[in-house]
Amino acid sequence: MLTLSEDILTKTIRTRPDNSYKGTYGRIVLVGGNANFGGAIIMASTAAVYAGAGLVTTGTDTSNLSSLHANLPETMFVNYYDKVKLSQLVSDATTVVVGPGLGEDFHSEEVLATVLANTNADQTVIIDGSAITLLAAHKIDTPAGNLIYTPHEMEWQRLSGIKIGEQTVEANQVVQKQFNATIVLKKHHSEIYTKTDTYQLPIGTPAQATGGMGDTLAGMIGGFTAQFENQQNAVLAAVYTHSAIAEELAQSQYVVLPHQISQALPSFMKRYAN
Ligand SMILES: NC(=O)C1=CN([C@@H]2O[C@H](COP(=O)(O)OP(=O)(O)OC[C@H]3O[C@@H](n4cnc5c(N)ncnc54)[C@H](O)[C@@H]3O)[C@@H](O)[C@H]2O)[C@@H](O)CC1
Ligand SMILES: Nc1ncnc2c1ncn2[C@@H]1O[C@H](COP(=O)(O)OP(=O)(O)O)[C@@H](O)[C@H]1O
Ligand SMILES: [Mg+2]
Repeated sequence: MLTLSEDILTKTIRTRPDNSYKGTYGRIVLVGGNANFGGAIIMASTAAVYAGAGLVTTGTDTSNLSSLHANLPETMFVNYYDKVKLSQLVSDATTVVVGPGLGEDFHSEEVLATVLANTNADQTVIIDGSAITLLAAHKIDTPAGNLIYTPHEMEWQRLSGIKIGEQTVEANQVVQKQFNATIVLKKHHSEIYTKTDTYQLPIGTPAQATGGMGDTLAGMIGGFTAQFENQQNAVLAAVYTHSAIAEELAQSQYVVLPHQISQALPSFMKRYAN
């Protein structure tokens, strides 16, 4: 197993060309946030915007609209029950994030099926939170394309069938190959299973153990893959950045709040851009 290091940041984070515009940095759609878990998709969308994604749209329950825009006026909104609009948005996107706070009921399942049915092989699709739990429990076709699953250990148990105590690197690699996808297995010192290599994140702190921390990571992976060309490095750099910022904040804070990671992103990324 390789150890992920700070080098991945300078390898990935690029100085922006003068002659670029919002379209240069990806069109990302984030779908999730039912009436109970609106905060999850707001945190994911915030992370995508602050990571620098060019054009961001949030597909969520209409009850989340005013808090979404009060927190994040940069994002656009679609009612995720509007199948026609959601399908169009997803098929026009470069990058899709689905699952933060989506929930697990029949309506959540319908939204997930609509999203996955409209993705295509040219896109990067990040599958997080409830979307992973739903895929483990129901037969929903997964699309072609560059798929990135971001389970915590229990979500990985549900999806892979490997019990938490038995999630060895070897066992995880076997299932990763069957999925033909990237797996970001989140825990203390997360593991990233790409199509070619396995990495361990050597940093990270229990100050990150707070609800919404993974929703934020999903949005960051979306923001990084939307704008940086090498998709594998973009995932690795997002995972590293997430915990590197948390460690910096944890030097003077007992707990790090997910939205603080997002707020720190623009200045942190500027330090590594080249
Ligand atoms: N403010 C919000 O709206 C929030 C919404 N959330 C959403 O809530 C939905 C359910 O996600 P949850 O993860 O809370 O619930 P889950 O039921 O999917 O997972 C939690 C269960 O997994 C177990 N577990 C074992 N190892 C773990 C590990 N390494 N990390 C985390 N849990 C581990 C826990 O003990 C618990 O029983 C997701 O869609 C998520 O995005 C959460 O992110 C919390 C914040
Ligand atoms: N003790 C810890 N050390 C390092 N990282 C942690 C720790 N606890 C949680 N994290 C990180 O916080 C995130 C939690 O993700 P997740 O469980 O999906 O949260 P949520 O769904 O509430 O947003 C992961 O990136 C995980 O690696
Ligand atoms: Mg989560």
